[in-house]
Formats: sequence, C-alpha cells, structure tokens
Amino acid sequence: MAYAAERKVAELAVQRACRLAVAVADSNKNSTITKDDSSPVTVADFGCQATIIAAIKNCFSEDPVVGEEDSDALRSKDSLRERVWSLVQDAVNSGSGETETIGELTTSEAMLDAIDAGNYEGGNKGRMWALDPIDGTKGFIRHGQYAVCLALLVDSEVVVGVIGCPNLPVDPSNPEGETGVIFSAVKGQGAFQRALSSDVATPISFSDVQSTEDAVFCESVESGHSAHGTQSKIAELLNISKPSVRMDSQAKYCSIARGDGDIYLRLPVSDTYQEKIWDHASGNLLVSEAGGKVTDMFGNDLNFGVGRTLKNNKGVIAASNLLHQKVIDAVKQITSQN
Ligand SMILES: Nc1ncnc2c1ncn2[C@@H]1O[C@H](COP(=O)(O)O)[C@@H](OP(=O)(O)O)[C@H]1O
Ligand SMILES: [Mg+2]
Ligand SMILES: [Mg+2]
Ligand SMILES: [Mg+2]
Repeated sequence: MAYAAERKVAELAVQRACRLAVAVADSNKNSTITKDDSSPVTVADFGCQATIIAAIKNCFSEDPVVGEEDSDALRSKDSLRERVWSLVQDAVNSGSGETETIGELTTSEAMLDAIDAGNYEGGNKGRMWALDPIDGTKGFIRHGQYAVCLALLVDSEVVVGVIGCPNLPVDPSNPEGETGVIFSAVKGQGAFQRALSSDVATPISFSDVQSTEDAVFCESVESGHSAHGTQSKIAELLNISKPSVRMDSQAKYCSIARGDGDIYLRLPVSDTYQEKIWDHASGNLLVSEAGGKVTDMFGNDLNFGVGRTLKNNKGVIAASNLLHQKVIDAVKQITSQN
C-alpha cells in the first residue's frame, strides 16, 4: 500500500507525543508562555514538536518539516529546557516497541535541533511534513479538546494525515466513556479511527444527513479565531436548529469526519490573518477520505503550496459532499449582506 511506512511512522510519533501531552495535562504544570503574536505555547507544544520531528528525521532524513514552534524560548531559559527534556525522555521511555521504528532522542541539544528543524518555508515541490504539535493550545490549557496533528504533503497535496485527540471520546455515543482517539487517512485509502489504547482501527465516514435542517454545526471555542456572529446567521439561514458544538482544534475535522457533527465553519474575523497550513492539512485529508469536502469560504480548494500559510485562501468550510454546496451558497448570501 502506498505510504504505509509514512503512515506507520506518523502514527507512532503522534502516539508518543500524545503520551507527553497527557503527562503535562495530568501534572497540571503547563508552564505557559506567551508568544510575540500574544498566543500561548506550553512545554507540551515544545516537547511534542521535538519528539515528532526527531521521528521524521530518523526515518525520512531528507524530508523538510513545516512546524509551528521554534526553540528560542528554550535556548534562553535553562529551567524551561530542562523541564521539556525531562518530558521528552519520559515519553520516549514509556513507549513499548516504538523506538525500533522511530528511534529516540539522546541529548537536550538534539531536542532543540529537532524543534528548529520545523523551520521549512513550505512550497509546492516534493515531499514535506506539516506539524502542529499541539493544536488548540488554549483548549489544552483549559483541559478541553486539543489535537496533535501531522501530515505528509507531496507536491502540495496532502497524502497522509494523522490526528491524535487525547480528550475526545472513543465512542461519541458514550461521551463519559474512554477518551483518546487517533485518526488517520492516506490519499485514496479511506479514513480510520482507533482508540489510543488499541491497535484495531475502524473506518469512519460522514453522517448521511441529507438536509441542513438536521445538521450539527461545529465551530471554534475562541471567538477571536472565527466569526461566531456571522456563522450563527448562516446557521439560521440553513434552518439549523440544534445548538452549535464549540470545540478547540482539528478535533472539529475529526468529529465531522466520523458523523459526530456535520458542518465546520471558520469564517475570518480579520482581513489580515492568514490561516496556517498546520492547522488544516491533516483535517483536510481526513474529511475528504471520509466522504466530505473542504474549501475556503468562496468554494476554492485550500492551497497548501504557497508557504507556511494559506495566503491564497480566506476562511474554511468543511462538510459532507451532500451539504457542502448548500453551505457555500448560504455563506455567499450572508457575507454579501455585510
Ligand atoms: N485570528 C485568528 N484567526 C484564525 N485562527 C487563529 C487566529 N489566531 C490564532 N489562530 C489559530 O487557531 C488555532 C486554533 O484553532 P481553534 O480555534 O479551531 O482551536 C491556533 O492553533 P494553535 O492552538 O496550534 O496555536 C492558531 O493557529
Ligand atoms: Mg499556537
Ligand atoms: Mg494550531
Ligand atoms: Mg499549535
């Protein structure tokens, strides 16, 4: 099967990173710092980026990586670096059998170099990985939803997408039951989920909701990340009566891809913000392999080949193939009134 090795490595790397994130969440010591753009980053974001890039470099040494974080804060603060290094060692040592495939990290200097190897500028030629070590950092901090997201792109097309969601229920019909799910998709091979605790993956697909009236609408928790006011007008126009589900991270893509919701809307709140490729690459493939469609707010495909951002696109709309055009039409109608 095409990309079997890449999928295996991506799943093992994401699984190891999920253990690290869960350890940080359980310790209640997030050690959050604020980046230049005022967004938060935690020791878990750094640790996950280090472990995942080290795995990629061990297995596919030539592949470039577009990763969200850099190591500047760790290089200038010894205590922060030591904390992340200890988390990375614990995550590596607590795995069973992973090291044979994805290797390990031997020094804290190697850890810093791995984080900084995520500095690729992107582009539309050849292979590259897009990595969001913790997507939904704000959700992670408040013990809500977050996701560890890794995608392989070839000539700017996503061919492998893996998303680990430690706080998502394995069975959506039993929200109080076991949590921790890993989603994966390979281009042309379908979309799957399995419990983080299990080796058995099952296929997932969109719900067969035929009409927007019966649809469930997903959006960000953060009102600064998408335009809640405009989105509620669109929901009204589509006769959606169920309350919208607000959730941090690419767990939204995962939820709709397994029929737990139906429509993900992310309309821009500012004219200047450019969506980042690592916030959408994995979810994009998961949705299309599960029977759905992702475009920008105008119905154009997302262009992952123009750098670290989706600078040629505005907003994101994801829905089943059946509902997608109806959502595009409603977005057009409402946004042309504004
Ligand atoms: N003004 C803005 N508009 C849209 N997305 C934004 C934004 N500011 C930050 N983000 C992105 O929103 C992501 C979280 O999305 P969501 O709201 O769906 O959970 C963040 O990912 P990180 O948490 O990885 O930084 C960040 O990249
Ligand atoms: Mg961030
Ligand atoms: Mg993100
Ligand atoms: Mg992130």
